[in-house]
Amino acid sequence: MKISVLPSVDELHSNILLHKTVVIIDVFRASSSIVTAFSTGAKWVRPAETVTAAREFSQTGALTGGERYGKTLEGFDLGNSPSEYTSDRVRGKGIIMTTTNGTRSLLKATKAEEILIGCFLNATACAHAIFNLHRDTLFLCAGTRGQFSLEDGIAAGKMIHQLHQMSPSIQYDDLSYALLHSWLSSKHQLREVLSQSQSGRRLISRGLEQDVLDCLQVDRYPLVPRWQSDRIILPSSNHD
Ligand SMILES: O=C(O)[C@H](CS(=O)(=O)O)OP(=O)(O)O
Repeated sequence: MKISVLPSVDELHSNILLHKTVVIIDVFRASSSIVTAFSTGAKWVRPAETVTAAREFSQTGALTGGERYGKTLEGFDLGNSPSEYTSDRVRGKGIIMTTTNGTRSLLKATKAEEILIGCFLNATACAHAIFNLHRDTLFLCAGTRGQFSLEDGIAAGKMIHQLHQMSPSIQYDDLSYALLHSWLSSKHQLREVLSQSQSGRRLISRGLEQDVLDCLQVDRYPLVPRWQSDRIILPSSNHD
């Protein structure tokens, strides 16, 4: 198995996706909100590229969630904070979601063999799912507005470290190796390190420090949402 990392979605060319498992990592905040939504019982999440498309899709009765450049969207049911995706709001419901970086990454990755949603909240479960798929794997760090985001890279580094422990013969590119070591050197002070990342600072300056803390809880949920047809679902193997 070969592991590689793409530092931001803008560097993605669809030919590198073929036959691979792709893990979409957008720690702040789309991946974390999606994983949280499934932990509280959402039925599916369908990504929409634009706000207009999200409004159109939602006419089927689904909830709408997301943001643009960190701001909530008029008329949407939910924003992009994990804490909004509570059981009383999302249980049993479908959600149409559009965000600045995360859902765009997802929609650009659909040629991959398998697409998983990963973040700190489900990192160990995600590493096991990757391992069990036995395919070359690309960690697609969504980044922020075309730039690499440290929190996405360190979450990838945690999963890469676990994969390395599961099978030392797995091959890595240099960025994977660098991120593995970033994880090892920051894992005991994740909050301090990642509240200083560009996106961490931006969220905190907008009064969203709780989102930063919520997104940095490691292994809170043992579940791995996956892409199927045109939406993200929770495969039955994740249910009790
Ligand atoms: O809502 C977020 O955290 C970001 C918005 S941005 O980075 O401020 O543009 O969106 P996401 O798609 O979750 O990275």
